[in-house]
Amino acid sequence: MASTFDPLLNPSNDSSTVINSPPPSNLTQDDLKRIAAYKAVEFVESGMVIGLGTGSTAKHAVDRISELLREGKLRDIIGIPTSTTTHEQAVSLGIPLSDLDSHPIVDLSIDGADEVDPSLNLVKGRGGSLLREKMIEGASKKFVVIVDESKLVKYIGGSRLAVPVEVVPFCCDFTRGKLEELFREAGCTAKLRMKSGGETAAVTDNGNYVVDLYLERDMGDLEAASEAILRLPGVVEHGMFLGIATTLIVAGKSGVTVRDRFG
Ligand SMILES: O=C(CO)[C@H](O)[C@H](O)COP(=O)(O)O
Repeated sequence: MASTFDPLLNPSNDSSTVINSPPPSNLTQDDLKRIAAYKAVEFVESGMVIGLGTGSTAKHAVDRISELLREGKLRDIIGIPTSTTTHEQAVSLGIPLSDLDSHPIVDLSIDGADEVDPSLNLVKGRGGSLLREKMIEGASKKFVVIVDESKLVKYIGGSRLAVPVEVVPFCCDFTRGKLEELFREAGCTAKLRMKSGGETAAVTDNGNYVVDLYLERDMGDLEAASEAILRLPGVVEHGMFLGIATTLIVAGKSGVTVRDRFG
């Protein structure tokens, strides 16, 4: 495992870092996710177009936005969901929705992440929604990432946990092999993601498959790795989000930090 850094104990020298008073110590991981999500929703203003993330952390943010709409504390919000799951959640909560075709510029996106490094580079997509997330969050003026402290790493992609890559179904084993070859020196094993039960490939919202890269060592220059992956025919997108997040909110047992990338 890549070692973790702890901005709660060792905040970066960003002037924007805010440390709130520590929450009670008996909080669960889900409580921490909710705390980070609620803090992020403080950035939402009436009239905004909001990218709605996917996963157990982002779900809390969507719940909170709908609560504030119901209470009349927010008005005229338009949500752009990053997955069919979030679309269904938002519809069930009565949040008005649209898409990037109608709103190519998103005011603010809020989403979780699987890994976050000190430069706010992310691994996303272990929940499988990386393509829509990258399209919507990449089109956002502000992208707030919300995590509990377990997601913080020194290097993304070196944790032996998956770096997901969305690939077309056509000859996916060929593409899987090419990806494994690309990162052979980093000790890469590339695996086609299967549905629970393990018989058939998991299918993304876009009708594609996911190849998970498991690396024994970090992949070195992330921009070079990103470009090499995207050059492979058969690859649609990967789950490394480099230079996209603008703000990070981390909830941990010792408090909450809010940090701007350009702080
Ligand atoms: O990228 C994602 C889905 O594609 C999620 O944001 C990521 O997997 C984090 O999920 P969770 O908040 O459930 O830990």
